[in-house]
Amino acid sequence: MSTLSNPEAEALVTSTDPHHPANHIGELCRNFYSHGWVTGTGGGASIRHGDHIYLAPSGVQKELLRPTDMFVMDYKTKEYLRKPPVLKPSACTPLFMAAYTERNAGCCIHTHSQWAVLVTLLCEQAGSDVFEIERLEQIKGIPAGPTKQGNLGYFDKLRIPIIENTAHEEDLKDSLEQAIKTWPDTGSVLVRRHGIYVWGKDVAQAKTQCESLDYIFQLAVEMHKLGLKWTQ
Ligand SMILES: CSCCC(=O)C(=O)COP(=O)(O)O
Ligand SMILES: [Zn+2]
Repeated sequence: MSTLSNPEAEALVTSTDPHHPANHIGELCRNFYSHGWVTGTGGGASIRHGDHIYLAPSGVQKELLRPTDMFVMDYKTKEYLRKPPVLKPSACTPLFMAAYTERNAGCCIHTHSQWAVLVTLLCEQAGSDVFEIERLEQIKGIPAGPTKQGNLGYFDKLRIPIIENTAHEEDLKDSLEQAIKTWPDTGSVLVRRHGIYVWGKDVAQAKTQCESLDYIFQLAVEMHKLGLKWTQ
C-alpha cells in the first residue's frame, strides 16, 4: 500500500496542466467516447508519467472521469501510491502493464471499436489470426516498430495479430504478452469479438495510431462489403 501522506497522494492528481495524466486520461476518454470506442464503461486509457502509472477505475463511465478518480501506481514497486476509495483499478491494468514493461510504452489505449471487432470477425471467418492489409495511404500513420525507424510506408503491409477473447479482461494478459513477443514490431493487438489494445511511446503516438487503425478497420469492412480484397 501507499507510503505517501494524503496531501502527497492528492498532489499526484492535482495540476492545472491539461496534459498532466490525471487530467489527460479523462479528456482522452471523452474524445474516445465520441468515436464509440469506450462506450458502456468498456475500454479506456493509461499513461506512464516517469515512474508513475496513471490508471482509471474499473466499470465506470469513462467519459465522466475526473482527476480525483485516478489510481496512481509506482512503476518500480507496483504499489498503488493513490487509490480512490471504493473503486477498483481498471481490469485492463495487467495488459497496460505488459505494454509498459515489454515495449517501454508511454501510453496504452484499449477500445471496443465496432470496426475493430468486425475486422476480427471477418478474419475469424477466413480462419486467420492476423489482420493484413496493404496499399492504403493511412498505413503511413502506423509506427514501423521499435526495431525500425519511423512509420510504415505506403508499400509496407500492415499486420496486426489477433488473440482470442477470455471471460475476464485480465485473463488476456498471457496471450497479449505472447503476441508482443511473437510480433516484435507490432504496436497493437486485436482481441477477437472484443476490441484492440494500442500503445505508443507517448499519448500522441498511441492516439494517432489508434485513429489510423480505426480508419483502416472501417475501410476494410466497407471493402469487404464491396467484394474488394485487403491484400493482393
Ligand atoms: C462492458 S465492459 C467489459 C469489460 C471490458 O472489456 C473493459 O474493457 C472494461 O475495463 P474496465 O477498465 O472498466 O475494468
Ligand atoms: Zn475491454
